[in-house]
Amino acid sequence: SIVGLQASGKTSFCNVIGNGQWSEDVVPTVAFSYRQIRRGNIKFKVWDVAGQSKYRTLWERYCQGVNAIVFVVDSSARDKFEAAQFALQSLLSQPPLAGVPLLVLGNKNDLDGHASVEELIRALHLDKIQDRPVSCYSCSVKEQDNLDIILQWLSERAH
Ligand SMILES: Nc1nc2c(ncn2[C@@H]2O[C@H](COP(=O)(O)OP(=O)(O)OP(=O)(O)O)[C@@H](O)[C@H]2O)c(=O)[nH]1
Ligand SMILES: [Mg+2]
Repeated sequence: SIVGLQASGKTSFCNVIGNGQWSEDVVPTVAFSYRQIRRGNIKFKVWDVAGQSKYRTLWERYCQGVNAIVFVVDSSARDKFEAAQFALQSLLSQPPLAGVPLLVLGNKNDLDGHASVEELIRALHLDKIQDRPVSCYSCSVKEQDNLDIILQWLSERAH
């Protein structure tokens, strides 16, 4: 399941890993969209959930029973880190999601002044998470930077 604040790049990520297609004009997701993405011999079943606050209650529902929660952050938008941290914290505090592995993507690293992985770990309090495996990568969906290692991480959790 892929969650994160609005406009962090969740749908773009699904588009690019799904069919390699980058587009500047993606419309904000309404509620969620379900996709099956095939990469080599691995089939990912992906819930791309909307980030706008009116849809936040859906995050918990679509994160239940998944192999991994992917939380996407716009690493160039420092003014939104606090809101992202709060939203992530509330999501992870839901008992049904205990133990589900978390992958945090600091997206948009093609933009000037984006936050490093170290800064994201601090801003999102990732070092305080003890009850599940956590990884954090910097990436650019636009430039397809670091997507291979992310897909590798995801395929290791697929079964
Ligand atoms: N520069 C840059 N822009 C990006 C990148 N990824 C996504 N964007 C842009 O960010 C905007 C939002 O992208 P979406 O994929 O719609 O974001 P979302 O997280 O799905 O948004 P919601 O569906 O509303 O939750 C779009 O204008 C994208 O073109 C990136 O890696 N770099
Ligand atoms: Mg979207």
